[in-house]
Amino acid sequence: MTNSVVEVSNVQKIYGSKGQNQSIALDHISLNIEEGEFVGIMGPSGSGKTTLLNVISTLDRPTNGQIRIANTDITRMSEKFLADFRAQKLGFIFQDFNLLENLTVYENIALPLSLQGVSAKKIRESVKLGANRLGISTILTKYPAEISGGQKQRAAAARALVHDPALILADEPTGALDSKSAKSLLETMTELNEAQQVTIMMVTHDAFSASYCKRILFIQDGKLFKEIKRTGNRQSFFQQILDVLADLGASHEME
Ligand SMILES: Nc1ncnc2c1ncn2[C@@H]1O[C@H](COP(=O)(O)OP(=O)(O)OP(=O)(O)O)[C@@H](O)[C@H]1O
Repeated sequence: MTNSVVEVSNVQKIYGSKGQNQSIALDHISLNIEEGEFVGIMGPSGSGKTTLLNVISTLDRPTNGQIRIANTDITRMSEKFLADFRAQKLGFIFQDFNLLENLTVYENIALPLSLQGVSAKKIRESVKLGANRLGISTILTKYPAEISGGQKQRAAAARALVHDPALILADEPTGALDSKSAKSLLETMTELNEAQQVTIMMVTHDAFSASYCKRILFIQDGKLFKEIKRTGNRQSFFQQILDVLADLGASHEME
């Protein structure tokens, strides 16, 4: 049996007030992500990717429609409930790492658990486990300024995972990395997904990064344009992604 982690039903997001400069960022979009999936979100600039990520991550509210995350309808919850929900159920990996500079790598990874009042013993165990998973056990006492970009992103990934969230949301996680560190992070994300069934939704512009996903949703003008699933190897999926991006580009040029 499969379990939906994300259920987006007929969601609309309109920016601006009625009649004036209204912009429809999401146009009655529906999608599902099942437990254990690694899903990519792609689309041209302005197609609604960030808006979709923001409404799923509860940082913004849809204008209409319903969103369920981990079997909870988040659409009409209070801010207080959503803050707790985010802290417990979601893990975030951003392009710019978002590590706190005056905390060590250990303290950064521990943060989601410290905020939830988890015991020091449990925190130690979880941070150790997370650091091992991400291969950064030897840099736990260092500060972000003392480590490389790739190591920062691994620390951010360990922090995103430490509280065992239902869903990891990644926004251009490889955007600030050199190609070797990017590849290494993507391989680690794949391993977390395959070996530990971590559910991941990743927004990216980059076809190479997207080729690590198992399924990709392409968005255009706030609607689903196309969905593709990886059936063969990563190289052929990469080619398939480039083909859809070319179609998307062509349909834009016709406007
Ligand atoms: N705060 C806002 N106020 C008004 N319009 C907005 C706001 N945020 C986004 N939009 C508009 O909504 C649409 C979707 O924007 P969004 O940022 O979600 O696209 P995107 O696919 O993430 O783009 P990019 O790849 O450039 O980051 C765009 O037309 C954008 O101009």
